[in-house]
Amino acid sequence: MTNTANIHPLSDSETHPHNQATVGAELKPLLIALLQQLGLFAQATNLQNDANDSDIDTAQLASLLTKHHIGFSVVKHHKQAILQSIHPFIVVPKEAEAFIVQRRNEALESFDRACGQWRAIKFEDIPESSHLFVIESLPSSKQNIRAFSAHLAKRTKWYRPVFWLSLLSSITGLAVPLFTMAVYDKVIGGQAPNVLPSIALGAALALAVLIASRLTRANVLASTSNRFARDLSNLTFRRLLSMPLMVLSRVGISNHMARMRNAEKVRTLLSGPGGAGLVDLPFTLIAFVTIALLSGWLVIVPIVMLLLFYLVMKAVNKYAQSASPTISSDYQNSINELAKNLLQLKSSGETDGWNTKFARQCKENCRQNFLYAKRNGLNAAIAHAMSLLTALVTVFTGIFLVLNQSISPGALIACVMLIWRITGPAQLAFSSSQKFSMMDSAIKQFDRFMQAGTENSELRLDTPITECPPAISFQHVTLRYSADTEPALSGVSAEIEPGENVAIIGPNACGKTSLLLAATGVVEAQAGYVTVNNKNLKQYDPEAFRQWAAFCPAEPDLFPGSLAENLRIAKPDASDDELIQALHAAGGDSLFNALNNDLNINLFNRGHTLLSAVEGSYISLARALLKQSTLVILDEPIANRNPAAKAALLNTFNTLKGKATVLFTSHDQELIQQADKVIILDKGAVVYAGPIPDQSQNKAATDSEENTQNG
Ligand SMILES: Nc1ncnc2c1ncn2[C@@H]1O[C@H](COP(=O)(O)OP(=O)(O)OP(=O)(O)O)[C@@H](O)[C@H]1O
Repeated sequence: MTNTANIHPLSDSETHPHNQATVGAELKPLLIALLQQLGLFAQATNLQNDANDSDIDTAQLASLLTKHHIGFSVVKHHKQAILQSIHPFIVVPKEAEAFIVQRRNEALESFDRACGQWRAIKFEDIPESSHLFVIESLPSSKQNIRAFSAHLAKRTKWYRPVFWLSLLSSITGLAVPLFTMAVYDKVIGGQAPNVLPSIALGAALALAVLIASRLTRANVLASTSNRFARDLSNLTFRRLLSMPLMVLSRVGISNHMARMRNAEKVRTLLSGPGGAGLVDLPFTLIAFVTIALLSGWLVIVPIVMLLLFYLVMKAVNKYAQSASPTISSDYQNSINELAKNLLQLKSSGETDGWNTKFARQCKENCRQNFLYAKRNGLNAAIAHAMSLLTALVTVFTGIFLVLNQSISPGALIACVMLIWRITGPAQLAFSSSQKFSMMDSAIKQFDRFMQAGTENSELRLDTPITECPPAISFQHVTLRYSADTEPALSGVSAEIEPGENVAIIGPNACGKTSLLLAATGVVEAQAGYVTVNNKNLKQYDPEAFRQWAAFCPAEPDLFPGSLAENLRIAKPDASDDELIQALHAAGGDSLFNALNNDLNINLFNRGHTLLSAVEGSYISLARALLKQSTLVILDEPIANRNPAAKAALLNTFNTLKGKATVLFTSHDQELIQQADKVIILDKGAVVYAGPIPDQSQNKAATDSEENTQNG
């Protein structure tokens, strides 16, 4: 990945108070050594010759990597991140000197700059408190660096046994043709039946080795491809979660998921009988060499035939591919739409139109699939015919050599048998061309995916002080969701003191939710910035920041599982009492009663939630309150609630006063009235920010809201 992300310079003393002297003293030579180890010698020399003698801090290290178009992530010490690293990386411990580490299969090595050598280290030698500068991609001038191939290259250990087993099985696979030749030439032709037992014994032994090596290879291939697919899935999933929300929503999470599933398709390439056949393809060379040894120039015949085979199959494949079905995505979309709009459709009584549309698509789907199957059948038949033809032409040519007594009849029979060992994998390779193009697009997608920026690409090492309620400041925040729409926030500035309870109000679509999201850092302003405790939000480690901040979205998100599991998403180690207490504080007593006061009750039945949106919102709010955070951000926390639930929430707000900084959006007058401060937004801009305005001003805001809602 090429990192073009903004780097926000942090002094080391800011990130790790103890680091300035220790880490800072070593980072420049360390970076030079890293660049050399990455093969970027020109960059290393440039840095070495840099007139500026002073050393660099972690922020400068990040900007130098960015300057040299080196993709990297700063992550906390994490076993998975280390095990999946493909390049050497820098470890920055909290209270010791930084050093370079590289992974070699499952083992780790640290670079000793004094003697310029790698030395084995243990996983435990990397201090838990370290941050890692994981190098993800090198400048594009290093053409060999493609995320997929780089990961594949790191797994050579897995493929080595496949190579040796394939070689063994290819050599022992010669046993039957050679046995047949020996029987023809020595036993029948040479009238020497006494040699038969020893030839048969040799052939039987070779066959036993062949079977054993094939079986072992099938197992190794299956587990290798599974492990590789698992690796790719883990990588893409972690990547997906670390991407900025706006990037995810622009491309659509389902698209990303589809890419992830696509990357996993690599499994299908290597596993199964098809995979084994493809692996055998390079080893057909052994069969060619044997034919050449047995029959001399006769080997030219299968070579020419194979070229012809290739040309014919290429044309036939193209013809088959031109019929690949195009309707399936429309067909799938129709089914998805139907599932989404079923209620609307049934209530309008308009099912006939859909029936007709669906029947039409079904028919077209069948037609296209039939045509495709027909052409694929033709493809297979021609491939088979070409294999037969290759064998026949070899036999015919070989007969002349036998008649000339240039080769023995046994050698000719062995050659024909060996030809089947060549045409079999070739046939498979041609019939797998679709698989290859699918794999090619999966690999390209994976590479593109791994090049996308993540939140962690920036230098975000600070962890928030979670014990005290924070001060929050919005500084000229302007946020657009896309280039062609009006900004959701334009130049918003507001100050929030520690422990204040702040209501963000205004008409629908004025930017209230966007302001809350900007405060959690899940959406990033294109201009301006948000500070929390006087530090730019972008300086904080996003994971640590969001683990601290309690956020409740306007639309509840429930996950398949029990009530307790849904609540513990916010705090995995929460006790049952804490869960019940949080539900109570969120005003969810009546819901809990309706659920038989059972925390283990499953909220889903066959994948569908059993709760309404309002009921779900109690759980969502309880989840946020469970964190007992000093920063609470709630989007419309009491929309459509019953009076008892509202009273409970008002009570909770009262208890949070001074203990937590609370930001919430609401249209509810009673809740707004209890706030210390209001921020009134209109069309993304602040029209008022301060203590609750007098009744007339307040009424104006409410009127403007009502007008918008009615309008
Ligand atoms: N993910 C998004 N993609 C594109 N536009 C968005 C997105 N989210 C919000 N918007 C747009 O940004 C503007 C502000 O939306 P926002 O949800 O912040 O307003 P709001 O005041 O919270 O509205 P409401 O009171 O209806 O919840 C709206 O015009 C909305 O259409």
